[in-house]
Amino acid sequence: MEPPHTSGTTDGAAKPAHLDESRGSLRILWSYVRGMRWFLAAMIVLQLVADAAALSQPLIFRWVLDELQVGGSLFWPLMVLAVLAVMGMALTGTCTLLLGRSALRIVRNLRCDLVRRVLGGSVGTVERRSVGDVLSRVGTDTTLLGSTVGDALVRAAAAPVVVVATLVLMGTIDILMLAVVVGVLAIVTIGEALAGHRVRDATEQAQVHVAAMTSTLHRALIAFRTVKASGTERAESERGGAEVEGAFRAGRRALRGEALLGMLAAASVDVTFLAVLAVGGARVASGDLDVGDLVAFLLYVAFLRDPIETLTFTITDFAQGLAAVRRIETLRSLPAEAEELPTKVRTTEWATQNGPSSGPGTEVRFDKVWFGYSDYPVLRDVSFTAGRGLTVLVGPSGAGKTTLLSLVERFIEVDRGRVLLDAVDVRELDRDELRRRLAYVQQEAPLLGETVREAMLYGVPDPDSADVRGALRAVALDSWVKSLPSGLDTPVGERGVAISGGQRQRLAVARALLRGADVLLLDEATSQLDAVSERTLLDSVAHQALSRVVLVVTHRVSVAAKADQIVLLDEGGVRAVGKHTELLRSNPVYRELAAVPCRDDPMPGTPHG
Ligand SMILES: Nc1ncnc2c1ncn2[C@@H]1O[C@H](COP(=O)(O)OP(=O)(O)OP(=O)(O)O)[C@@H](O)[C@H]1O
Repeated sequence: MEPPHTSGTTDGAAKPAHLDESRGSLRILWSYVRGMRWFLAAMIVLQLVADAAALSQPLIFRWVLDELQVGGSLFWPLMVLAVLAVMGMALTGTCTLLLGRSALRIVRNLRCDLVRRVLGGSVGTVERRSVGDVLSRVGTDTTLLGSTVGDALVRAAAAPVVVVATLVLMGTIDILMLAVVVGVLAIVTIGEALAGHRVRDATEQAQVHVAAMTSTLHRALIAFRTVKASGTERAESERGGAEVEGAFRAGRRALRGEALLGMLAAASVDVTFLAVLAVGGARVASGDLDVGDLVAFLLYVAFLRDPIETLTFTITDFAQGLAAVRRIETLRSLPAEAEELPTKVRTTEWATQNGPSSGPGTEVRFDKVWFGYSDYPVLRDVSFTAGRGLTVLVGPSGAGKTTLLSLVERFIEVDRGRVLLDAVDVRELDRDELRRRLAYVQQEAPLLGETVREAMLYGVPDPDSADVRGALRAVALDSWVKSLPSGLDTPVGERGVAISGGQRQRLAVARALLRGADVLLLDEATSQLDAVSERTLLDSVAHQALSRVVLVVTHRVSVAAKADQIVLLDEGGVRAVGKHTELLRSNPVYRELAAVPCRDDPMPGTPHG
């Protein structure tokens, strides 16, 4: 199943919004099941055959009554009844199994598609979404959708046909009684339509509250220590609790509506039964109708209960399913990274103007770069070149350092100017190829993997064991790994060894080294180490990566002492480029940054040898 992208409604503006919304959702739902329409049609036919078998029962009862009245044999009527019962059972079981499997398949395909789309989105778009909300859409909403597209869909499609067929059969027995039935059903249907609308709204609201509760809890769990240390457990619980309460209230409203629907569904049959009995009884008494016909008619009335209840209660299933469709679709319509950030530049003018590069990994160049998030300008006319060796980016918080690294990775793209890797605009390069040439360690250095080895080799193709040992030595984790119960294969996380922030960052840097990339981008990747360890580690990285560009963002100016080049960013612009001692002498902002050391900075503001 590969449902095409559908983005809601395009109908006229004069219609009520919820109608347009429902139609849009139905269209999307149809796009999910279109691939299996023939299968669904076959299932509806099977369901109708099962219903027809049940529908024929009143006729057989009338046959039984006729036979009893004339003293005939009941063998054949009973045989036919038994065959119909077995057939109904087999058909129902088969439909449930096949439909359940197809619903599971739809949910599986949809989840795979959602995961692919979320992970295939751009950093800017995906990181803007709440993680908890995304998870609830991929998990809960797809499950809700699954319960709509299987059995419920087929039963709901078959039910109106069954109702109409039953009414037609009733009409063949007596038109007057049929008029009574239609009258009662029409009144009840209006009531059900009103109550159904209430159920739909409340059900959708409950889903929204559950998603918000998931988001709140997820955020609190990510910042669990901060929550504990700030003593805000109660506030967070209340925030989540407010959503739980909202879901509860909406659930209660939906339940009241459902109860009303249930009552109406039951009453519709019972009231019809009474009315038919009254009218039919009078007609039997006047000799216009025989008893067998009245009994058959009453059995049809009783038979109506099932399709009417099906139609009534699938309203709730559908309300949930359609609300889920809308929530799922907003994820499915996330633009792919390549759509959002297409290759815009098709020239190699820089290369032609400036001559060929002197080999891979020689330089990253920012050429008159301008960038802003929405309308908010962050980088203004930034130009500098990071050649082989260690370039350190320093500057006050919010100066745009992380933004610069994001531009190299093409998480975002320049508004004006260019970022060039070895004289080629990064927008010209194939994105996968570009990222293969880069190694990036983000600020939080999260670990992905079940064991130390997996975490360290995440995204590293074909690691060589000598290189692994070298990288471990470079980040000074070799003796730690030896001390672990199963060395590199020691599990990490919940059931394994606990890893400190510094060890996590060291592992992340080792991973970056092992990627064999031309350019290393470290975004405060060593901030959790003490200043001496941080400097030692960066020296070691720079040594390991002699022939590569190492671009490091740090707040600790003392770390920059040995850098080949320091770039000072302030308010989105390059304020100075030079070596540590030069900048200390010539730049007051740099001096100021150097004079406000981190707590454990050993030599604030002084050049290091
Ligand atoms: N995704 C985003 N959407 C909107 N604004 C953003 C986004 N990311 C960063 N910014 C803004 O851009 C500016 C530069 O952010 P950036 O993270 O590049 O600064 P920085 O120099 O790395 O800061 P720090 O040293 O504090 O990490 C900041 O004002 C920040 O609020």
